Amino acid sequence: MIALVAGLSHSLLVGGPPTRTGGARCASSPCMAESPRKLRVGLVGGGTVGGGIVTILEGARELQASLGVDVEIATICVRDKAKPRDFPLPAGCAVVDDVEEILGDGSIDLVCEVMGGTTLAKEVVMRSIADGKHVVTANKALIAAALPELQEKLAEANAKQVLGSEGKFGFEAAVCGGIPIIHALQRDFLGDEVSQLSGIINGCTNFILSNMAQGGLSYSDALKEASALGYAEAAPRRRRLATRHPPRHTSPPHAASPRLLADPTLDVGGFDARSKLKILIKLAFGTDVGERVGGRGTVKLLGVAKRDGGDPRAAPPLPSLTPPPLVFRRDGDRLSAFVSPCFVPTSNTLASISGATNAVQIGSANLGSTVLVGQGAGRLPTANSCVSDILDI
Ligand SMILES: NC(=O)C1=CN([C@@H]2O[C@H](COP(=O)(O)OP(=O)(O)OC[C@H]3O[C@@H](n4cnc5c(N)ncnc54)[C@H](OP(=O)(O)O)[C@@H]3O)[C@@H](O)[C@H]2O)C=CC1
Ligand SMILES: N[C@@H](CC=O)C(=O)O
Repeated sequence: MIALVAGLSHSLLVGGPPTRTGGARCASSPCMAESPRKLRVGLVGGGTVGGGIVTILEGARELQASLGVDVEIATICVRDKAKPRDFPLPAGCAVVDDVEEILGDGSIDLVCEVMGGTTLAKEVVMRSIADGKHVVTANKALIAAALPELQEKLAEANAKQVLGSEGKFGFEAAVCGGIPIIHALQRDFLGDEVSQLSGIINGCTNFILSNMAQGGLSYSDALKEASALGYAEAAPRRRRLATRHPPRHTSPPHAASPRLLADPTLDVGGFDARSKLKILIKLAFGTDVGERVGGRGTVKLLGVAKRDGGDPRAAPPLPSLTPPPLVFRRDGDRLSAFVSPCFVPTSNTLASISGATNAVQIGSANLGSTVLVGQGAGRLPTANSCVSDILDI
């Protein structure tokens, strides 16, 4: 079994951000308010994840009522208004192609950014926070690149209390799609000391590798299927879809340009997993690591797509007694982190994680080993995390 694995180990105490409150569906009185609180949402992005958010929210009217909230998706901003959508548009919802129609709309309470990229998306998130709007995003590239800046902007806006109440910022979907790993690190491990994180945190590459190993698919067929299922990241249209001779990037391709086809470079190159790992390191240890390859203070990176054509079957089989690849030596305060395909012995939990499923193993002082497993990519799992953040506002 081979899997794209991301791991790190560290011996410092967690210094994560403040906890968020609320969250679980509740049956207590605040949720049973007589008239539901209206939440007007501006959705920036109506693709794989955006469509899932609309689908889940529109199908959850009763749940919303039980929570005392009425979410109205007022506006959806997309790149191409004329493109047919593969989800039903909510009644009265405007579809626009200019983000100003959301950013400049003072009646919108919450902006949900699911367009991707780190330029326009950053502007959308920063401005929305500054204007006192709540913000939810699934954008790991942005969170990895700018979390401290975004949190600073949030603190600044909340200090001014633009709307008279605290703005909230949720990004649960940014790591491992549907698995609640962000909330777990923000809330549930606050009293613990995390010493190690490891696991499979990119659904696209795990889908490719397991379909090659178990389904007998070729690398390019598995990759095409992963793209068609919405697992692959968007990347510039000028890049080729297949990566038989993949690019030798030392930094991720600029992901803000429009795409016609999903280009999995961010996935198979390991960049997406590295962004997620960077976010997890920040939450677990309060430490910022760089995203350049090599050198101190960076995450070592080896993608699935290698110069051998990206076919992991080209590698020689390892003996069955190969130790788990995620054993780290502690070395004082040093943190070591890497993203790499690894052979995993069949006795290891990670060996049974196939398809777009992700798994994160958290090693900590009080709990020992905790494993979170679930769908790490795709429409509904990812949208579910966004919806949970929206309903948590
Ligand atoms: N897919 C997944 O499994 C997961 C995705 N994510 C993250 O979620 C985000 C969205 O991903 P996903 O839904 O897959 O991406 P898609 O490419 O499917 O959707 C992107 C959407 O954004 C719109 N868009 C793109 N550029 C612009 C622009 N300049 N102005 C207005 N609208 C624009 C597109 O419009 P149009 O439809 O007209 O082209 C499209 O509706 C990304 O940050 C991704 O990393 C996170 C976890 C899992
Ligand atoms: N491309 C990503 C999508 C979710 O984060 C993945 O495959 O994991």
